[in-house]
Amino acid sequence: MAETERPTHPASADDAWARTVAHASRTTFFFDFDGVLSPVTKDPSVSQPVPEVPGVLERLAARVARVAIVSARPVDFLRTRFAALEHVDLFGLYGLEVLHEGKVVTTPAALEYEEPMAALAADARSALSKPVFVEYKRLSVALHYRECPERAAEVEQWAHERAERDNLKIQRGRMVVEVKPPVDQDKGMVITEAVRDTGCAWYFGDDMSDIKAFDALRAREAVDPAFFGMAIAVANDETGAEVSSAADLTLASPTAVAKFLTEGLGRF
Ligand SMILES: O=P(O)(O)OC[C@H]1O[C@H](O[C@H]2O[C@H](CO)[C@@H](O)[C@H](O)[C@H]2O)[C@H](O)[C@@H](O)[C@@H]1O
Repeated sequence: MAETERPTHPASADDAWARTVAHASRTTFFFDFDGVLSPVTKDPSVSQPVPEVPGVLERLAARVARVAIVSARPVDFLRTRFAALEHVDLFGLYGLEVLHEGKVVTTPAALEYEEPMAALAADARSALSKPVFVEYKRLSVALHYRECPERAAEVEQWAHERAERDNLKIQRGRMVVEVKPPVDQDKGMVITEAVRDTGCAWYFGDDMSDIKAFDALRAREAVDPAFFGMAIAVANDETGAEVSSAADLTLASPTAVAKFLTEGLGRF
């Protein structure tokens, strides 16, 4: 468990599940995608959820008020991975996109960045030779150095200079630096808004951007002691202890997440 003092918080996963089952109709489960539902791959375009995940999420959605994936990937990418899911909500690009009634709705303030981001991606491809991988995501660009970690400083420097020049934002992640629009939106803000009328929420994350989502659960608990938030980290050695130490519980891998949820479903 995290060392943060949380006197009202249950001490174990058993307690957390018991509380969740008791408040199922007011509970939301949130999941990050990469590293949480899907194992890390060298090529970001080939990552897939572990086979058990889609079924488990759909079964969970039948038991609780809401299940949602909150990712830095575009919604259109997530849809290709979860095409069969009917009851799982999708937030993409850190919440700049949300799937609503079958359509991708984009935060209006971000729309003007579509063209600048396409230009940025083209410039990055010219400036940063392979194996740096430039992932263009319509409203942001991720610069991956997983295949050449020794070039992290070069990639980071290019991203920071470009962000400064064009007044854009930077988000660091696992072997990646991302350039984003200067629009006030992150996973923490998604969770803050989404848990407003809930009694209980779980968030599963593995990366720096997920810590803001954990913080949103803590903040909600601070103003409403009846609210119960459970922050679950999925272990990796790339973020050091940063994500795990901010969580209530750490699971070993996306496969362990699927197993943990399957066991939890047996308690309803
Ligand atoms: O919020 P997420 O859904 O976790 O997205 C975070 C980033 O995930 C992807 O990159 C990460 O996963 C890749 C595939 O396993 C891996 O190759 C890469 O090193 C990781 O950083 C995605 O490609 C990025 O756009 C997301 O920002």
